[in-house]
Amino acid sequence: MEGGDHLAHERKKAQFDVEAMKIVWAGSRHAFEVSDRISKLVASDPAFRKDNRPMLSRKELFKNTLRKAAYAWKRIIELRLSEEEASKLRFYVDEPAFTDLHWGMFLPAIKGQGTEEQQQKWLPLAYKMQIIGCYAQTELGHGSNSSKWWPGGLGKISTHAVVYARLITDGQDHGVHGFIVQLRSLDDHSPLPGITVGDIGMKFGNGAYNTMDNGVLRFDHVRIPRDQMLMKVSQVSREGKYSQSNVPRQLVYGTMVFVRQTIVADASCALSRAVCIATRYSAVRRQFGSQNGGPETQVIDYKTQQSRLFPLLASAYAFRFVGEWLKWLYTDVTQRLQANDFSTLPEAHACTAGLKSLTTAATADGIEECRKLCGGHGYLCSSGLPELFAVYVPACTYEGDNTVLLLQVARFLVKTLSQLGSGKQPVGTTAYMGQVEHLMQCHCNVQKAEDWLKPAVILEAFEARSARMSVACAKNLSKFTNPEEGFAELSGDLVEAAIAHCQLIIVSKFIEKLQQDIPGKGVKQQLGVLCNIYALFLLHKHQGDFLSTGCITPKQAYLANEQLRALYSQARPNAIALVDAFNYTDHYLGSILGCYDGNVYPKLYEAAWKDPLNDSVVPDGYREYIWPMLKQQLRTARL
Ligand SMILES: CCCCCCCCCCCCCCCCCCCCCCCCCC(=O)SCCNC(=O)CCNC(=O)[C@H](O)C(C)(C)COP(=O)(O)OP(=O)(O)OC[C@H]1O[C@@H](n2cnc3c(N)ncnc32)[C@H](O)[C@@H]1OP(=O)(O)O
Ligand SMILES: Cc1cc2nc3c(=O)[nH]c(=O)nc-3n(C[C@H](O)[C@H](O)[C@H](O)COP(=O)(O)OP(=O)(O)OC[C@H]3O[C@@H](n4cnc5c(N)ncnc54)[C@H](O)[C@@H]3O)c2cc1C
Repeated sequence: MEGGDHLAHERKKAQFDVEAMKIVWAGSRHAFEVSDRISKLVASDPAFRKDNRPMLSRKELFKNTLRKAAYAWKRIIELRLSEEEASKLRFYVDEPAFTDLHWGMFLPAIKGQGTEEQQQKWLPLAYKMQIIGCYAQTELGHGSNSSKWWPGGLGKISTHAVVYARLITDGQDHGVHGFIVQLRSLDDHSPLPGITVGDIGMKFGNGAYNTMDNGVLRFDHVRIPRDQMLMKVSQVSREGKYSQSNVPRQLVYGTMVFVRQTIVADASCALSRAVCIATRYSAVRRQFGSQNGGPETQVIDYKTQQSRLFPLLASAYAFRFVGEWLKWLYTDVTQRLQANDFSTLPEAHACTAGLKSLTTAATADGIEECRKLCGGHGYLCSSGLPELFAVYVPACTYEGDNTVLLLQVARFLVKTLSQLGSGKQPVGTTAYMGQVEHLMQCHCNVQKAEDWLKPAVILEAFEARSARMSVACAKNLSKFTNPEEGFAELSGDLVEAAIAHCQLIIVSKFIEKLQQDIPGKGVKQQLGVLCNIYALFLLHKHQGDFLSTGCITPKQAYLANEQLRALYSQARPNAIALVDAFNYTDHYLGSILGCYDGNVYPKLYEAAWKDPLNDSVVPDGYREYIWPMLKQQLRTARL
């Protein structure tokens, strides 16, 4: 069966308008059109080829990335792309590069922490890429006095960095501040005097994140002009006097709030990509289960396959919508900060940190699950999944280790609870804590499986679980005379409470999305199915929490699982259309298993022959090593 659309019969089963769903996924018709146009532009340009990445040596790979970055920049200028279009171009080129840190962290750090004057001086240079910057925060060892280690773009390319270091004036330590430091000559790219800089070495996986020059940096008596300290939050005068503006010190960490928000949006992209591959392949693949000599069963029809795949499909949509909301929250907090209203910064920090942690962890695990869902072929580089996994997993570590971030959320929750006593009403994502008395004693009234489809029932169960877990932590903490000792001792429980709170946010934002007007035949209904799958899957997975806190009974847990199975059956006919709605090109997916037409086997066969090992029938090394061995054995056998 060659050519044609091998998934056409699956596409016909869809019970909703796929084109309308594409717009919901993209966020708006405009966003869809931009994304669609740019994805095709990238896919049709051979300069953006990426299928050879796993085969290249580090040096070839890196040079190739530099070529692509320069070419991409040239196209951006030639085509006069807007910032939105350029971001989409970067997204579809699908290759981590120094440009990410330049645009994603160096520029935002100057915008967020630089004075007007500093912004006027540095931003135009950075926008035109006349300087290239990175973000140097992490150290090789602990403290802020050894060597910088890890910053992307630092190793080989950046001319400048925003370096985070302790500010000491008159012997007094004022804590960590950001400084713009020139690292390399703008003429011959050599490091400036006193600066040692280089790449930290090969990272996990072939291709993958090795396109990035993560670097090491040491300073030896390097002087920088005073006005290169980022001075929005605090200043040093010509006379060396330190002063602080009337803004919270935490603004120094503002770049992280911005980037974590983008990482949540990226999680939905990486997960949806893996899910698209696994779903299409699961519909193509037939294995066992033939009845009366008919065709074997498509593996997507096995309930076990569905119970592993569909929660990931639902998670991809859930992360998409929570990412959209987080972008709104970030825009809101930025506007408030500009008007000197800092009241929502702690919540924005807790939400970005917690959701970054949850979505990246689930996405990393989800990509690996998708590899397993594709059986043996998932392990081939041509499935696209090994490289996707290798490039994605550091998201659990960078921009803050996921556990460390959950501890930040836990601190925020404990603080919110402790302020209830003083009459301060929690708002935003912690508003439910205002009903803590009700949530501590409410009973779930689910009596039959379908009762679990009611949004109010789901929300109350998640709110009660989260509130009860946080309150239990707060009670246990109060038994310690030293709060920090208590926090350290109970950190495992605190992390679980933070997870419960963040899961509630994701579920509630999905439910809120469904309350909006969503056009398109059957679109809202399908999203409703996915929302319920997401919530009930979490409830099933964490039923220990729900049962031990007394939020639901064992019978209700059983009914939730029964409802979940029914939802999988509802999702099944729509599965292919739901991944088509991501509108990914075959170039972006980079996967034979996930190709749009489902013509997997001939393509796998063809790709195998393109492997360099198959360039010759007899491989290099055979004559040198194997042939003499065989000869030796023959001689021995004859003896
Ligand atoms: C080839 C193609 C080319 C195409 C070309 C196209 C060209 C054109 C294309 C154009 C397109 C552009 C594309 C762009 C792509 C972008 C992609 C981006 C990629 C990014 C990749 C990411 C890379 C990764 C980068 C990194 O990895 S960068 C390093 C990040 N490092 C961390 O993340 C450390 C974690 N640790 C903490 O975050 C700790 O928090 C710590 C802050 C240390 C403090 O720690 P400590 O001093 O101990 O203080 P605490 O006690 O913790 O906090 C004390 C008090 O402050 C509070 N508070 C702590 N935080 C914060 C905070 N944020 N905000 C607010 N408050 C905070 C806390 O609530 C507490 O409040 P209170 O309770 O007092 O009220
Ligand atoms: C691919 C990649 C790109 C990166 N890019 C950049 C960049 O551009 N710029 C930059 O500055 N940095 C960058 N980083 C560094 C990154 O931000 C750090 O690795 C990350 O913040 C984690 O810090 P760490 O490595 O010091 O881990 P550690 O803090 O040493 O964590 C090690 C372990 O200790 C645990 N742990 C640590 N502290 C606590 C605590 N308080 N309580 C409980 N457990 C704890 C963690 O959970 C973890 O299990 C990058 C890292 C990677 C992998």
